Amino acid sequence: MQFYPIHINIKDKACLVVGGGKVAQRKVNKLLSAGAAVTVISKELTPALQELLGDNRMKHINRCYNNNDVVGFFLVFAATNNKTINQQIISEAQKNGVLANSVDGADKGNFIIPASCQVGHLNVGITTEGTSPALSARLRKYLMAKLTAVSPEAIEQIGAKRKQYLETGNLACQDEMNALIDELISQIENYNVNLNSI
Ligand SMILES: C[C@@]1(CC(=O)O)C2=NC(=C\c3[nH]c(c(CCC(=O)O)c3CC(=O)O)Cc3[nH]c(c(CC(=O)O)c3CCC(=O)O)/C=C3\N/C(=C\2)[C@@H](CCC(=O)O)[C@]3(C)CC(=O)O)/[C@H]1CCC(=O)O
Ligand SMILES: NC(=O)c1ccc[n+]([C@@H]2O[C@H](COP(=O)([O-])OP(=O)(O)OC[C@H]3O[C@@H](n4cnc5c(N)ncnc54)[C@H](O)[C@@H]3O)[C@@H](O)[C@H]2O)c1
Repeated sequence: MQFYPIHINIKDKACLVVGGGKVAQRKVNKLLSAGAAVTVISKELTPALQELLGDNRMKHINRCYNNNDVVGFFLVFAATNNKTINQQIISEAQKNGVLANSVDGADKGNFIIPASCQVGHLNVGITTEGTSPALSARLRKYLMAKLTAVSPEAIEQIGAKRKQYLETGNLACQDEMNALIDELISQIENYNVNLNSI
């Protein structure tokens, strides 16, 4: 299967996570950091999810999944430890035109979550299209370590030069931008990562 990579704006979008375990918690954290309005359906919540609830960071429906709970959501995550329920969530989402992810494998839902690492506005997503999530996670740790060579300000600076170039059409600005990109790449290349630390 081939997947189309996108980085999607989910600010204030209603997103549903069904399940309250370790994997659901990972999905919720990423959704909240992208500004989504998150609802969790589960009788149980991990301590970290309970803490988010206490801080009013998400909505909690304290019961098992009910038929057609997916309706009205922008994105849905089937993240229970019950494969039959996860499958039901995916097929109801599909019937209702809602995009859904299943923690049970890349072939089950419409989209998968990449491992991701971020420095400022540089956001790198890694997927193995479901073949080896462990490889994605290790590569993410490796890239994150490599990217400690880069500062958010350096990314901002490159963006500012691009803006200057687009606004003025001044080719010197484009050259300066490319020089900053070269410098950033060589910093990453020269930064040694101890493989035992990842
Ligand atoms: C990248 C990351 C993003 C995230 O979830 O945020 C992610 N899995 C992560 C971690 C992780 N996953 C697993 C372990 C424990 C064991 C191990 O180490 O192998 C760990 C490590 C841990 O939990 O610590 C096992 C596992 N994962 C899936 C299955 C079901 C199956 O495939 O059958 C099973 C077997 C279940 C079992 O048998 O227990 C399925 C999926 N996992 C995906 C993403 C999607 C494909 C990504 C890709 O294409 O590479 C996909 C298809 C669906 C999805 O979830 O979208 C995140 C890295 C976080 C980071 O960056 O550190
Ligand atoms: N995609 C991934 O990255 C990944 C990684 C590891 C494991 N997994 C798979 O994900 C599944 C979940 O893992 P976990 O560690 O979070 O499990 P877990 O046992 O910690 O949590 C499961 C959660 O699902 C909830 N739940 C069960 N039935 C429900 C229902 N009918 N309605 C609502 N909530 C319900 C439980 O209350 C619990 O909160 C596992 O079965 C595992 O195979 C996926």
